Amino acid sequence: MNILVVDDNKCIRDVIGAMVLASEHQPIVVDGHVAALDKLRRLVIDVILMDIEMPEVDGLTLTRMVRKEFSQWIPIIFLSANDSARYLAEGIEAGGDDYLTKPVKEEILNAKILAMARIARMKQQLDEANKKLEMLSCIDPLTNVLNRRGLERELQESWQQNIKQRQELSLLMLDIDFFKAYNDHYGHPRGDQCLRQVATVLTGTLLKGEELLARYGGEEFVMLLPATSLSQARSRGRNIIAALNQAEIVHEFSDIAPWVTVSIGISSNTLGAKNPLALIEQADQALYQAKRRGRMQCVLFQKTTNVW
Ligand SMILES: Nc1nc2c(ncn2[C@@H]2O[C@H](COP(=O)(O)OP(=O)(O)OP(=O)(O)O)[C@@H](O)[C@H]2O)c(=O)[nH]1
Repeated sequence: MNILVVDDNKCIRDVIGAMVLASEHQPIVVDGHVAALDKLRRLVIDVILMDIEMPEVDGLTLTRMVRKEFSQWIPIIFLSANDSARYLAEGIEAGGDDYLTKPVKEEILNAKILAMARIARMKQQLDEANKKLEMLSCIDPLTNVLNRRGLERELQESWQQNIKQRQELSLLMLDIDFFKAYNDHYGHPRGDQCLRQVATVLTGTLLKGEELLARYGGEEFVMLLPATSLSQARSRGRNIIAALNQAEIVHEFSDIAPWVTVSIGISSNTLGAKNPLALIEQADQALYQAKRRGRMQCVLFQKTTNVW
């Protein structure tokens, strides 16, 4: 493990450094806050051994600085010649985790380092598990693309970014045509299989890394196209219709084609939507029009789209 030793006294740095080395860890010794923060920014540090009384910035202040700057928890053990209860309490209050009085015994130091590292490892595992759970909660288990929750999160981010970069953000809402008839005739399991196949075809039409597909609900998908103009989005919509025609996912009970087709509503942040949800709402209105006009087609949102 990499153990950062922060102490203004060279003699103590050398002694503690030697103890850390003897315990088969890697000591990284520094004499104050500037060097300590620099090492923390550049290296992976597993435990910090922190002197309290230091000129310029003391150990308590430096601990607060570390806790503020670094989101990942690194155990901090204070080393001080002062063993007063008030000092210990202040140290813990500042964000430290343990306290050792100097002179330090090698066995005790080693045991404390191991105990802290064990807690840090457990916390890291917990953080990773949480991250995984968070990711899973944004994925649709049937099709493996983002679910509605994941879409809303990504859309919020894309929306902000595209405004900042003054780029057009287009959104396609796609709905499988006559899917009730598909389910009714082929059964729900084949309906599920069809949703997976459609998701695969749609994913295959994504071009750039920041583009994404989500299953918005039921047989509805949303495709988010950052840095894509409305006319580009329309041609992407047409490509999707062509890709599904090519995939020929048999649907004998559709009124418009012998295979599965989609209708598409398209909106963009240039059409007056004030927020991400309005962008979805506009695409939904355009989708409604695409259905009304006969399905298997793309319709762009127009302010008059919903007036008839
Ligand atoms: N197999 C399966 N079916 C689903 C799922 N979610 C929704 N559906 C079905 O999707 C169908 C949607 O039907 P409708 O909303 O009437 O739409 P439609 O028949 O596609 O008609 P149009 O959209 O007007 O072309 C319903 O039969 C739902 O049961 C799912 O997860 N799996």
